[in-house]
Amino acid sequence: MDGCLHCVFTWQKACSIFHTQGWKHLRRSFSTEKVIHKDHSLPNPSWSKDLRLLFDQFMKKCEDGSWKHLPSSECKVPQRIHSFKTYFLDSKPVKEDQLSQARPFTRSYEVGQGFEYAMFYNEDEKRTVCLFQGGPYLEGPPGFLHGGALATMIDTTLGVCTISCMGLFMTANLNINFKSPIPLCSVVVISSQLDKVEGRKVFVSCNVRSVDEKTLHSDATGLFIKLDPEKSLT
Ligand SMILES: CCCCCCCCCC(=O)SCCNC(=O)CCNC(=O)[C@H](O)C(C)(C)COP(=O)(O)OP(=O)(O)OC[C@H]1O[C@@H](n2cnc3c(N)ncnc32)[C@H](O)[C@@H]1OP(=O)(O)O
Repeated sequence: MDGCLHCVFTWQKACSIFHTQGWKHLRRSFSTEKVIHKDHSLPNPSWSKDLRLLFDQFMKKCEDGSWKHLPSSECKVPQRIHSFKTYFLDSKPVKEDQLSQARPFTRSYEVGQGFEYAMFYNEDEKRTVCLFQGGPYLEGPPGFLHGGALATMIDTTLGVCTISCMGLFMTANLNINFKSPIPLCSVVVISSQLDKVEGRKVFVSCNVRSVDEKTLHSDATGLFIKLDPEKSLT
């Protein structure tokens, strides 16, 4: 399990470093002994009572080891740098001044204004649950969450759901049914599962429900493809 999670966080961290500081810095960063990151997936003052309650319930489920809370960053030293080298080496350079402002999309807003969420993973059941509160900067229709913001969280949750398959993945297909709008600043539960693995293809699905589970806001399927070391991404 630790190895799987390790891979996911390594991927996330490597993407962030690569996009903000380039390949040379990525190589340097991963050769250093220890990196400390803030964990954005822990309760903060912007979290509603619903989000805190659900978070506490899932933390309780973690006590017997069946579920694991996924921190927003990883502090361990990655061992799999050779994989990223394979994928990133041929990437086209992007201007430094543009990259200096880059950051992971879902963690790019001020606390409480954008994506507030925590994720939990059940390895035996190959399930990932995301507790998500969409803040005021994510408005679509007046008073409701933007569909693209929900798509982002669905993509992220389904992406995390692929972690039981070792390797580096990218979303190839995302199919979302929007069934009921989500009131802005409310909390929803995104429940995802790994359905099938066929070679490099991982099929995942999820539903998005209100906290009381009475409202089905959305359901979705996703296809993630394991990256081929023989192919450049650019
Ligand atoms: C905490 C960390 C987790 C964070 C989660 C983050 C979630 C966010 C993830 C993203 O947003 S990723 C960014 C959005 N995605 C992309 O930009 C991907 C762009 N697409 C690509 O780079 C390539 O198309 C891709 C790497 C996905 C696949 O290219 P490949 O050349 O490696 O695959 P190939 O074309 O050989 O196809 C492999 C298989 O997949 C199938 N396939 C590929 N794309 C497909 C597609 N779109 N729909 C259906 N099938 C598809 C293809 O038919 C084939 O099936 P078979 O093996 O059965 O022949």
